[in-house]
Amino acid sequence: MTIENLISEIRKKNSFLCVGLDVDLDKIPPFLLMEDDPIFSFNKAIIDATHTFTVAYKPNTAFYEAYGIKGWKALEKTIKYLNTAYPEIFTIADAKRGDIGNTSTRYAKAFFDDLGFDSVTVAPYMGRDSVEPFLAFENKHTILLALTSNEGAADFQTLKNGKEDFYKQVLRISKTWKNSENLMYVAGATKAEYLAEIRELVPHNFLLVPGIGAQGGNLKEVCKYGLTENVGLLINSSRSIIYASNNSDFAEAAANEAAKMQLEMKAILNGIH
Ligand SMILES: O=c1ccn([C@@H]2O[C@H](COP(=O)(O)O)[C@@H](O)[C@H]2O)c(=O)[nH]1
Repeated sequence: MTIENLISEIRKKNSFLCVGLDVDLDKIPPFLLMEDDPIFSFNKAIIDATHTFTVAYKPNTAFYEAYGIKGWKALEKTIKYLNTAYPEIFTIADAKRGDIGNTSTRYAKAFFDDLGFDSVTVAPYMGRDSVEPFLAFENKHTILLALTSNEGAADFQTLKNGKEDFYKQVLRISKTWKNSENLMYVAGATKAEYLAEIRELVPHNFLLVPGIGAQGGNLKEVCKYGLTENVGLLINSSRSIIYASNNSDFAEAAANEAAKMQLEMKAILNGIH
């Protein structure tokens, strides 16, 4: 998907919400466990109920890999379903990959060509040659971890390397890489105050912002510093939407949570806040 298509979908829906599909069989409604493929059944119901309020879905691959081959098949069915039923929706494989060049190329092929995701999250630690193989794919997007939402972000990312924080060097240096126009960045909602400085370094790139909902981030704060004239934000929320209920009304409850967030986003986009 092109960035222009993503922006047009955001404008059409007045939403920049990304629903995280982090499926945990201990948290889904127990009656779904009788199904042939409970993970896919859960995802399909959540997607069908929430797609009008959201512009992106983000399965975190850990939640599928944890169930072995069955989990990977459910991930494959989920992305095929999204690409067939809702091709206008942006898809993110939250896989946090990155390795020596020839290995990164295989990761990129797996997520972009084989599975058909629009984007994949990538760790920057191994540097340019570990990321450029992902960037080489046309109309595919590499979402580089910059400033993550967890406490451990302080262990390396906000440490000064010379005069500059490490995460700022990730932003600045990655902009010089080949096909860097295909870069987006992860910036945690729990560190909204850093977004102003992030925006100075990457004024035009989309930011994937996890940490609203279960991790306590604040949507208005994030928007205050992170919004651009092309919106430039994808706000992810996983547990607070998909586990809003674990009864027979789970999909409706998820839709209600997504609708609430979309209304807030619409108000922000229309300048009411
Ligand atoms: O900095 C980061 C990077 C990734 N994540 C992932 O996003 C979701 C958040 O889930 P919630 O249930 O909304 O907390 C999850 O898949 C994380 O692994 C992140 O939280 N922070």
